[in-house]
Amino acid sequence: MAGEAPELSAQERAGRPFPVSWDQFHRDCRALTWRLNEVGPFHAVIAITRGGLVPAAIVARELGLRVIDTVCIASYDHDKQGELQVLKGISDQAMKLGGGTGKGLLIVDDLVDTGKTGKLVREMLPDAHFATVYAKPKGRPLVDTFITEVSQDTWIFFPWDTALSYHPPLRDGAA
Ligand SMILES: O=P(O)(O)OC[C@H]1O[C@H](OP(=O)(O)OP(=O)(O)O)[C@H](O)[C@@H]1O
Ligand SMILES: O=c1[nH]c(=O)c2nc[nH]c2[nH]1
Ligand SMILES: [Mg+2]
Repeated sequence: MAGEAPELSAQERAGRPFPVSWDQFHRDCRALTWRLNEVGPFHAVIAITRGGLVPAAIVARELGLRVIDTVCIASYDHDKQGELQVLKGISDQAMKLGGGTGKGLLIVDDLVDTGKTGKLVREMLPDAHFATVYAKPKGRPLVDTFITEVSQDTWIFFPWDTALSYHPPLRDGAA
């Protein structure tokens, strides 16, 4: 409607950028694994795609786990959150490994923000252990293990979503 302010994306609302390099992400995933090693053993990893695929590979490698399943959920179109869509559920085989409730299964995602995605997967696997690399305060209560908490007004930029580019000097008005 004319005169109405344009809707801000989640990223615009967040405002504060938190860029993460591949090196930093790898280090944070390893740190997460140190913690998870105290909690396991786990039968299998359930990666929440797509962001959970990268940490799931690193965590599974470190924990010596070879069974990895996915739950495929779309929520953000780039940086706007819409209705959650479950595009693929957890396989029957993985469900069986978790005794139907997720006991002994490790759910992995890159982050929790509002917690909507995590809540949905927790409902599917109430007894699973839920780990993320990063957590914002709203989603944090849903997570069993995470490494770094960032404020709710932060937008995390992952290395697979970004590329190196020119940044103007501060004196030319760069933020
Ligand atoms: O706590 P929430 O507010 O639900 O947000 C967290 C979810 O959002 C992102 O996924 P996204 O839906 O962008 O899909 P992607 O993993 O395929 O990038 C991220 O990877 C988490 O899964
Ligand atoms: O790349 C991302 N960074 C974030 O901070 C975020 N929050 C939800 N979904 C997200 N995706
Ligand atoms: Mg995701």
